[in-house]
Amino acid sequence: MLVVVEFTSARYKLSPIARQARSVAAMDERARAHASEEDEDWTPSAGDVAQTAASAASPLVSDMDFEASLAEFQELARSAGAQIAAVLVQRRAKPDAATLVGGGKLDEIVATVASTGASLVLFDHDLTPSQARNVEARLPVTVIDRTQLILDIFARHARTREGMLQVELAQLDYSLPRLGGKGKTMSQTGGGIGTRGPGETQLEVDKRKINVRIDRIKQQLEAVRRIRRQQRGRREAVPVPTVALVGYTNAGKSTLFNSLTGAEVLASERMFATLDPKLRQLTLPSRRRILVSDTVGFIRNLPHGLVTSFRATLEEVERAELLLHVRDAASPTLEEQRVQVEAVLEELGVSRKPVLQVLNKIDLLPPDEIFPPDAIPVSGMTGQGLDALLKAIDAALTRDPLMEAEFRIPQSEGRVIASLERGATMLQQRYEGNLVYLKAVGPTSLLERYRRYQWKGAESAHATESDGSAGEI
Ligand SMILES: Nc1nc2c(ncn2[C@@H]2O[C@H](COP(=O)(O)OP(=O)(O)OP(=O)(O)O)[C@@H](O)[C@H]2O)c(=O)[nH]1
Ligand SMILES: [Mg+2]
Repeated sequence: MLVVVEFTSARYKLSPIARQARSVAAMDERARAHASEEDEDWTPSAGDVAQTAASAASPLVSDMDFEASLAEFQELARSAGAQIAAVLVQRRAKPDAATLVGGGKLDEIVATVASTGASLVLFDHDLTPSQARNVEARLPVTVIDRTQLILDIFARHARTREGMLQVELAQLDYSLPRLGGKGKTMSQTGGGIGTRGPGETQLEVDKRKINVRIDRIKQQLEAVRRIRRQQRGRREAVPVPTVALVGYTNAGKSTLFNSLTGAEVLASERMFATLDPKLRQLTLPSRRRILVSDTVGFIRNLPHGLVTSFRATLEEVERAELLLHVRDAASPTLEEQRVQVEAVLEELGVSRKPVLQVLNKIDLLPPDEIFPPDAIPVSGMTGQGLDALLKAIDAALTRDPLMEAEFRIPQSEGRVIASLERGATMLQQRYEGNLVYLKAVGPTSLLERYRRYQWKGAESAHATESDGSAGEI
């Protein structure tokens, strides 16, 4: 499938690193001349704007409904600020080894770029380094594949230092084997066997520079992570369970996070709005406190390197006691998205964690819609269903499950009473002489701490109430 995307330069700029990688990777003599004429770093200029995208119908895409897949890719392109000038589609049993799309289709791309004045060609598929070189050789404009587009979106959305370093690392990793296509051509013009052409020399210099940069980034990342581990160590001294929101990009995780925690995290119709983990404290109906974390969204064919480089960001997911899989109930690709998210969770090694299925955006559905019994329907936008969601979180936290207990505590033990009032929900509370009678629901760890004041377990609560023996100890 192929999309020709037109960009207005005012809104679309490749991130600096993508530009740098490109200017190193893809410049032959012609391109260098072209670039220096107009704009040093190949940023599309006003009249000279566009981009294209393509993908052969390979097994990678065939498992998603074709229309939905195409629509999603266009959404991604728009998230990067692109305007789509044309969409070209190719279906093939097998990708062409040299150019991904067939020769006829490539001619068509060349003609479309010429007729639309597009300045970029975007492929909804990854190009091997040699495919990228071959396709670029035929086109006067920049060619970007699916991974590069996603990396570019990531680059513009990263906010923390760690996020930025991670994206840059992923971009450099991806661009390294893609360097030097044109350099190879140049070295051939440079002469016979054993001679080193000017292009190749430049290429070696470029590769060395990038390798040096990669090492620097890795060191910096390590330093950032060390600090974060220390902070976490401090946090874990007081064990508060973490609940992580996971899900497909645009499912509404940040919106839900905001309405659950009263935070102001950026929620946006742009894909991959959230890249850096956000943590907020939340008190559940049981008074139990938890940390909720909002995370980066997943997407079909998330570039493999990205998953690994975002491992650290996704550490919150790994550490979480419970996952909330937030799903866009109004999406036509609801089921496909679930499969993709579960695949990423598998890759992160967290597929065994307890998960609550949260069907979000129910405000967009008819009111009589029927949901599967294990799903929790909510709307992060309107707040519908949030109470039920909080209760479900309470019930699902198994490390320190909720229990019910009755207490008789001397009034002089004000500290114990206060601690129970803070950490548990009071069902009943009354004075009995110099004792305080409490019936409470709360985390086992808290209620068991005051076991010596417990009177009878929750199981017998009904029996004791009906046989009127509440006054006995
Ligand atoms: N109608 C409706 N729209 C919602 C709801 N929740 C989120 N949205 C919209 O869906 C879009 C995506 O919301 P986000 O909260 O940014 O989604 P996200 O899952 O955090 O996305 P990424 O961070 O990009 O992975 C925004 O335009 C929201 O306004 C909802 O309950 N109902
Ligand atoms: Mg988000």
